[in-house]
Amino acid sequence: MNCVKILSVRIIFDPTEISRPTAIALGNFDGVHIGHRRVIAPILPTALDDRHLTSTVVSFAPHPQEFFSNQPRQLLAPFEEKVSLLADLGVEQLVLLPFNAALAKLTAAEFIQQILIKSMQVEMISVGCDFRFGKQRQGSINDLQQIWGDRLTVIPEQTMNVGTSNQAVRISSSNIRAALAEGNIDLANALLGRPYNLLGEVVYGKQLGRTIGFPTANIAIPEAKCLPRDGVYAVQVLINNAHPYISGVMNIGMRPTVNGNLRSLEVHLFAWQGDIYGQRLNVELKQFIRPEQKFESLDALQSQIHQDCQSAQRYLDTEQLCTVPQ
Ligand SMILES: Cc1cc2nc3c(=O)[nH]c(=O)nc-3n(C[C@H](O)[C@H](O)[C@H](O)COP(=O)(O)O)c2cc1C
Ligand SMILES: Nc1ncnc2c1ncn2[C@@H]1O[C@H](COP(=O)(O)OP(=O)(O)O)[C@@H](O)[C@H]1O
Repeated sequence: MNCVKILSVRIIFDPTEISRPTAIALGNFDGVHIGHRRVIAPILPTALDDRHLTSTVVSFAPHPQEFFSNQPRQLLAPFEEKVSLLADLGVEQLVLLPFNAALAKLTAAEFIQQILIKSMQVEMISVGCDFRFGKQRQGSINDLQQIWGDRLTVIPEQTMNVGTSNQAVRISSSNIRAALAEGNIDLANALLGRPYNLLGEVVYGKQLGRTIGFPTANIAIPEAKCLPRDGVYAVQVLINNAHPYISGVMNIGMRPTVNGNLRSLEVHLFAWQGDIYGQRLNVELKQFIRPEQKFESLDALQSQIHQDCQSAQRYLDTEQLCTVPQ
């Protein structure tokens, strides 16, 4: 059988395995941000009157941009994370249409007939208002409207008012990537509707951290994961997804002080001791504290890390005070 099951989402690579008829949301949904969740909401089991429809997200793999440019894309949620986010929403099936030369050549009418009607028996569709499909992106919402009529939901462009100027910002994966690249974690988290997180296993580092009083868990994360700006962050961490959260401070960068030559991502946990090599950490980003620097000595680095811990702790304490229910 050419399908696997992670959590409760069936992941389909072979269109003959699709559970149908379907209610589908079409798109790549990188990061499953607030805008994506609005597109997916109308096809979730809780929103469907017709219980015979399988709640399905349809994406292309590889992403069409990746296929045409032959360049790997940096992702807000690499595959495993995306599946888990979709499962949390209640999506029952993820169909990954193999994007290749043959699929790229399908006209909009052929895509509708062969993929949506024949392969997937689509009864209901939800898309964002800028959705295009078929050869040279010629297919538009109108083509879908003609067939599905009021069984098509089109979600208008979603924006959010942010910052002191209350400026409207488009909720989009590219704006989240740009915010991360600037270290603007407030904006990235607001657009995502949850804290941006880095998930990975704890691996061995140079074992220097313990000698300066700040052991740091070095985390290996998927190559495709979109990283925020290099520097120091206040974070909240789960070990193997077990609560409660542990506060900490993270450095991401090249570690010029110790002549590092590979980008590393490491977390020092406050008021915590133990061996977590090989465990899985979920690191939620809360605030950018400062850029990475080259220090003259390990002593200078150590005293700066001490200050970083204080800044991070202050930020996390204030945030907690602000989120305690009244
Ligand atoms: C809060 C924090 C801030 C850091 N800032 C810097 C920095 O500005 N420059 C730098 O070269 N390394 C920085 N580091 C990385 C240290 O060089 C690194 O933790 C130390 O070399 C131990 O590495 P190890 O885990 O491989 O033993 C920082 C680490 C932490 C935890
Ligand atoms: N408070 C802490 N924060 C992070 N890691 C800790 C802490 N206390 C103990 N450790 C353990 O120490 C290791 C980090 O020590 P360190 O000397 O920096 O070694 P490495 O260079 O291998 O990361 C972590 O992987 C973890 O197993």
